[in-house]
Amino acid sequence: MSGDRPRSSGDSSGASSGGRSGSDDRRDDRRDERGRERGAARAAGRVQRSAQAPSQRSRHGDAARSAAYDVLRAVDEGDSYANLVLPPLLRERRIEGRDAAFATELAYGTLRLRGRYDAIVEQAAARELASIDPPVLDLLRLGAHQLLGMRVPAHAAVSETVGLARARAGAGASQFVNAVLRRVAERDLGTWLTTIGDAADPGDSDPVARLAVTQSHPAWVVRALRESLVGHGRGADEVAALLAADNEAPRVTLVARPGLVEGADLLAEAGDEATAGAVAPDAVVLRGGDPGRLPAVRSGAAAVQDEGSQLVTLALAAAPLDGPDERWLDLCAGPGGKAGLLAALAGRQGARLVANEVQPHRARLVEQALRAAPDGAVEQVRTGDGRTLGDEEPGAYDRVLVDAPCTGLGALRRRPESRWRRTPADLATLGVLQRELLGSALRAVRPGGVVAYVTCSPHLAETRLVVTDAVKAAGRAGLAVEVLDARAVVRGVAAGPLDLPERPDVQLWPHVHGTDAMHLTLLRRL
Ligand SMILES: C[S@@+](CC[C@H](N)C(=O)[O-])C[C@H]1O[C@@H](n2cnc3c(N)ncnc32)[C@H](O)[C@@H]1O
Repeated sequence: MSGDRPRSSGDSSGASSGGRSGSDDRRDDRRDERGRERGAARAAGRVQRSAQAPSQRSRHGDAARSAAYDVLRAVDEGDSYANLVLPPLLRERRIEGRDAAFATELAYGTLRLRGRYDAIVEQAAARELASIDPPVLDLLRLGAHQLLGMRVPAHAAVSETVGLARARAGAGASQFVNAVLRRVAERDLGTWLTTIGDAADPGDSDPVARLAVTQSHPAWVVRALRESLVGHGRGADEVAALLAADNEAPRVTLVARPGLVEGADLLAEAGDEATAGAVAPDAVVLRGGDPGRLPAVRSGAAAVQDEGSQLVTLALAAAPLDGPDERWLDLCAGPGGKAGLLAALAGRQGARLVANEVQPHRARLVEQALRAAPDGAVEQVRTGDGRTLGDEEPGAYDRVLVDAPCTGLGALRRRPESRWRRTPADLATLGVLQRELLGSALRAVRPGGVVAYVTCSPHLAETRLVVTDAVKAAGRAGLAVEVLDARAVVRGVAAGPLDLPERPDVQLWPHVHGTDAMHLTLLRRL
């Protein structure tokens, strides 16, 4: 295939067919104001026609693809978060139902699998990615995902993407997109995975390099996840299954906040296709649709929350405690998912919650999340730095949650672009903050009280190492701390049996438990 590069039929250099000078195409006077080729160019046969005539294309499909393309561009150019850009864009353009689902899978799936598709595009185009204009590269990624990651018929995937390319990037670019996507369509996914795996690991001796490209994760993340599996008592050979689970679109999961709505009532409200959660006792798993349509979600009696997040929150409320159990603290509460569940549990257990958050706008989201909390269950939503709270209110709480800011490496399936943004340098910055927050929590809890240290990352530098260091530092400051058996507590609150290695802390995994990779260590101040 190399040496036989797809080129625009009207451009012998190939550069304007998707190379960095391709933007010149947009000023081409053979095109109309929408960037489409005018009749003369078509008549002269300089245009490779797409498989479907424009009149046959689904306008809805076009709108969904257009929206997905705009999300990819916003992520690339504006450093935006796809899950913040897409929903308002769908609302603005009135893209609903199946078209909205198609746009969502296309945008998020393409972003998750970007590394895989880039390797395929590089092979199919027989040129370096750096030589392809970023907007054109995004079009190729979108086309590749339709061909290899969605059940879109090849002719529709190619012709619709070529149509989008023509409208958004010009005729030259659309011809290049057409040629490359036709190459992509020549092989099935399995064949492509072998091809790109062999290219990344020609000696068949570097499984990390192979997995990184075939399972679309940066190599440092593959290495870190493999180490985390081993460090948390599982096998290194599970890493492929974990990476594959990161590439799946997660189901939307709701929590029925205890005392506010019964799980069975929420399940009935959610309709025929919803099921009860397998891991958390009050979880309801939706098959699709907008959770905001449900009255319980609108009122705040229920909320969208991963089952792993539910489980670690339930575990903090259920951890054994001697003495008073009246004041609970959520040290890092924004945007308020766990605070919402904690407040409901506090109401049931006769305690009251203080929810702290450093960022004022996120503290307002916490207030919103607590709008349905039982009377008397919320003492205060406070805006402040959690690192100093332990000195401001020493020994003032019976239970404390530290849901620490982290890399989010355990929630990669939910944040489609984040794996490409995170760097190992983030670990150093976050590690300092995580140690300080946990240290503060250990000062804020009374002797005999319990602290839950939680992250949505399984990285050892954010989990075990932070806990070990914070416990040592507390000891040096004269605070004795013991590690509790979180496994027993989690098993006690879970909806069913849980596969957990014999360790005192709990690490959940998408490929094992179907949850985000949440970490929980329970600590008791002595
Ligand atoms: C992982 S999120 C918490 C998620 C939350 N528990 C939930 O379930 O919705 C971490 C939060 O910690 C906040 N944060 C960061 N630094 C903080 C600090 N020094 N003190 C308190 N909160 C902080 C962040 O703004 C972010 O809202």
